[in-house]
This record gives sequence, structure tokens and C-alpha cells, in this order.
Amino acid sequence: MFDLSPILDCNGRPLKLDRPRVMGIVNVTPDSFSDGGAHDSVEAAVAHALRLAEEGADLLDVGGESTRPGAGEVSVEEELRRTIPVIERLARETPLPISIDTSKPEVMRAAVAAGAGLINDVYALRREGALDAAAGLGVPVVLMHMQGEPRSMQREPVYDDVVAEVHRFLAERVFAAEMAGIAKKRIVVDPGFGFGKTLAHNLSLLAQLERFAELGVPLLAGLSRKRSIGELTGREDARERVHGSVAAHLIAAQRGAMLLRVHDVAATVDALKVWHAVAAQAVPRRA
Ligand SMILES: Nc1nc2ncc(COP(=O)(O)OP(=O)(O)O)nc2c(=O)[nH]1
Repeated sequence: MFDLSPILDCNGRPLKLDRPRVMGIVNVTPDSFSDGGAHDSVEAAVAHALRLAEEGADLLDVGGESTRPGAGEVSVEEELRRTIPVIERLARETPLPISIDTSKPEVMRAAVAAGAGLINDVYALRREGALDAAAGLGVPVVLMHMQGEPRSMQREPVYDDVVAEVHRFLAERVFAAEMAGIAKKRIVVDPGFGFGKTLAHNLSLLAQLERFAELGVPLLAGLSRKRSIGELTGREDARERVHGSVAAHLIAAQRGAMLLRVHDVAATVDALKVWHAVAAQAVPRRA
């Protein structure tokens, strides 16, 4: 039987999407909402990333700018200073694909030159020059939906129909990326949980995640330790939201997400092993 699963070529490091894959989060920031400051030196970030690789991550997402609600901007120079040395080390010390979580074209270019093989952009390449930069770099891109800006996006997010509006936005960004010369096989989309959404909006998106399969590209879901998980479980401390995050990501996998962006890799990998074993069971056809 032929395996027609998509394979993302991440700068020579293949990522086969034959099953949900785990993207381990490496925030090299002093202020990320759940792990800010924990790994904001090169040594600490590299050690953390290698630990996530040990735990079974399929790729590593390096970010130098927090996009939590209320976050301010980080300069290009500062974002480069934080991320590039980490990517250079990881490119040497792990065979895993490395993604750069950035919206700045200069950071995209430097990161890919340093060994990153995927661009993860919460602004869906809407920043000046981002589309051309990503098209020129030839690596896969993640296009994520966000309503507003991190600074203000959670003040009062409103939609007529959140699923339809996020779907339409992502369809438009896929089209824009293709028009810029990014092949559809290099495009991943993401509804952007928590980016200008209330709990109700996030639940609607998760419940109707299968709708996004219509876009014809792989889907990434990132719910790890987010505020919605805290609201549902009553866990104020983001570090205590592992169980709720794993549940949400299993639901996302069940509804078609092929990439899961997580802090808690070991727990998610174990949960996916159970999920995959069952999913692989051939269900006898009823006579
Ligand atoms: N594609 C994608 N990228 C993302 N990058 C950052 C965050 C925010 O989460 P985190 O990195 O944990 O926090 P912070 O932005 O404070 O560093 N969420 C997503 C997401 O849901 N999807």
C-alpha cells in the first residue's frame, strides 16, 4: 500500500506527517507566559531543547519574542541575539527539524541560514517583506490566525462566526502565500488558539477543527498551557495545565491536527502513542 503522507522538507530534514507530530516549544524569552525566563540563555535553551528531543519531540520551535496577551514588541537585533545562537547549536547537536517562531523577515533569513527548516509565523506572513522572505527561503511555513495584536488581542475579541472567519482568513493567507510563490505542499495552517479569542471561541474552533481540512493543507494546533485550559480546569499556574493540555491536543489530533505545539512533550508523546495504537486498529466492516 502506498504511503501518501505529506513530507515537509525542513532544510534537508524531513518531517513526515503520517501521524500527529509533536513540536516542542523552546522559548528563549524572559517573559513567555508559561516558561518565561526558564530558558533565556543559550545554554539553558539548548539544554531544554535537547531534553525535549529526548522526550520524543519530532521538531523544535525556537522563539525569541513572547506573543502572550499584552506582550510588547522585541527589536530585530534582540530577537536575533536570542534565537540564532540557539538554532546554530541545535542544528549541530540534534537531527530534528528546527522551526523559527518569528514574524520578522530578517529573523527568518538568519534563522534558516543558521539551520532552521520551517518558519512559524503567528502573523501569517503579513509583516512587510515576510511573504517574499519566506518564498525566497524555500522552507515550509505555518500561517496562523490572530485577531488584532498580542498587545490588545484579548481585550474584547468579537466574531459573528469565529470558525467561518478564521477559515476565511486562513484560506486568504494560503492564497497569498501561493501567489508569492510558496508551494501549497510547503504550507501549514493554524487557527491560533488564544490569539484574539475567548474561551467560547477557542472551544468552537476545537469542536469544529475538521472544517479546516477543507483548506487542503496540514493543520497545527497550539493549546499548550494556555489560558483557556486554565479556565476549564481551574489551574491558575500555567505549569499545572499539563493534563488539560494533553486532553485538548488529543482532541485536536482526533479532529485532524497533524502538528501539536506543546511545552509538555513527554506527556503528549505518551498520550499520542495510545491514541495512535487505537487509530491504527482496523475496524472490521459491519456486514
Ligand atoms: N503556530 C503557533 N505558534 C505559536 N507561537 C506562540 C504561541 C504562544 O504560546 P507560548 O509560546 O507558550 O507563549 P509565549 O508566546 O508567551 O512565548 N502560540 C502559538 C500557536 O498557538 N501556534
